[in-house]
Amino acid sequence: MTLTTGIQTYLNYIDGKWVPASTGEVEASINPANRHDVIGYVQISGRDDLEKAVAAAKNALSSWRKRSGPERGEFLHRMANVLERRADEIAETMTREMGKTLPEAKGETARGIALLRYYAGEGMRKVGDVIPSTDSEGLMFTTRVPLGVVGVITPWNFPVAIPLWKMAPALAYGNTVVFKPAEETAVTAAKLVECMEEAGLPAGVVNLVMGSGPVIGQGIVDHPDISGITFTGSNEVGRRVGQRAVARGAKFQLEMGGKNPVIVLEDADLDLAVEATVSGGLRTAGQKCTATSRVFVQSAVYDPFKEKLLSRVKEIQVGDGMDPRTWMGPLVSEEQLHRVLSYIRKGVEEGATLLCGGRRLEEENLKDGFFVEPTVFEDVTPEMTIAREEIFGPVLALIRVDTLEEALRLANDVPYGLSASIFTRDIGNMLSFIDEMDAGLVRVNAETAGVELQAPFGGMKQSSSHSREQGRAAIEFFTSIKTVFVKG
Ligand SMILES: NC(=O)C1=CN([C@@H]2O[C@H](COP(=O)(O)OP(=O)(O)OC[C@H]3O[C@@H](n4cnc5c(N)ncnc54)[C@H](O)[C@@H]3O)[C@@H](O)[C@H]2O)C=CC1
Ligand SMILES: O=C(O)CCC(=O)C(=O)O
Repeated sequence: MTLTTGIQTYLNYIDGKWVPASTGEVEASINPANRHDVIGYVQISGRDDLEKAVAAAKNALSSWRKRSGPERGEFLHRMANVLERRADEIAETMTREMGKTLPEAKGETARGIALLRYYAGEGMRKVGDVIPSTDSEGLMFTTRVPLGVVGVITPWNFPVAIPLWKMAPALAYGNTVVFKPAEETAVTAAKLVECMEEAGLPAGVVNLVMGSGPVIGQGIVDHPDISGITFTGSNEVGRRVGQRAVARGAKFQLEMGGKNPVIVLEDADLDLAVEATVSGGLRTAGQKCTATSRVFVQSAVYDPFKEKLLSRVKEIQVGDGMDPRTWMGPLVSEEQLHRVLSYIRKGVEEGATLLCGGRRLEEENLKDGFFVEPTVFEDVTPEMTIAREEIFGPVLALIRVDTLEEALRLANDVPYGLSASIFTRDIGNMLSFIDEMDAGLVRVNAETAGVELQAPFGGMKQSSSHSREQGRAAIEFFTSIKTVFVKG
């Protein structure tokens, strides 16, 4: 492609060096708020580049895993300090590259710093237990060892937090990493890796390979020297990653989609429920796996809830995420824009009533971006496509219910089970919801999105591979248990 001068080209980071892809090919990473704004050129790598990255990670493994936990933690502390120093610059890059608003990007960067500090501390926590042996002279205990080289495949919607909640524990527990970020956010990924380099991470411990899913992602999944693959993204790709990993006996962890419900009961604080539905469903333009998508409202409060919701949604200011007046930015790409618009069309065709939004925004200042109006449907029935499939856009479906039982039955009637919320003041209703809702994350009087890094995160049913990320749960994926018996 023709390169515009003055725009930086970002390279792969392999074995401690910034190197161009062996293919000689690059692509432009563009601003979804204005397609003419090129954030940087990024590498389209080939299998040769991946081979080099895996070899570097394999080579770095023995010395990295031999370091003590506190020593590895010290590197993570230093990375956190560098990221903190560069936080504004990296948040701005994130906003320009994937569209979320600057306050959201700053919040995510702060989350990244906290993740690094949390896992830095992990280096000092216990890794095993002493278990009584039947042999009175024997000592039996468990310890944990790293998996080896770990492949980290990430999406574009949380370009700092997701890579860090995978890489920080991978490193803390002694693994080395080959990191393949989403093509859409490769510049943000390169800046994250720059922070690791600046923090003095030894060569080969983290290797960045930019490129396509079918070439680099698939190459990671199939590589015999990669012992574990951690993936976040679509169900379609995730399922394939899991099947290929099983076929060669590699460990894998998948975090995929959601179709997350909110249940609003007649005793709910309606203002709180509206605010949480808007925030959970429409922030980051609905591009979160935890985003609210279906809203079940008890008949007695359906009309007042709907009116309050619509008046709040109509106030939303859509625009460039760098503009301080903007509440909701664009969708990440033209492909994602068309995908979301086609779901909206399907909703109308299948008989749902469009209450507001539904159009691409093409005013003078928005026409070069991928903006869609925040959209609310009603008369949505459980078999409609918009009630079943993950849209990954700013689209809410209102569904009227008579009872909590009906709401729970419908809320559970999808293949996903990531997060879910209820709004009620009744403890009995709360407890029924906590018990009966099939979701990895159940939240009472709080929005469906916004996970906390110190707690386990993951879904039920087709939302995940039934594993959990973050918090102490991460140790289960990134290490193997060894049971040791010693007799003098
Ligand atoms: N659960 C979540 O957090 C996310 C869900 N999605 C869902 O996926 C839809 C499509 O978004 P995409 O970015 O296309 O998701 P995707 O699943 O294609 O991409 C996620 C990551 O997987 C990589 N990848 C793609 N094909 C691969 C393969 N064959 N082997 C290994 N890695 C591969 C991609 O390059 C990217 O790094 C969205 O509309 C949304 O519904 C997307 C991003 C995040
Ligand atoms: O809601 C959050 O904070 C995290 C969402 C997430 O993990 C995702 O969208 O992939």
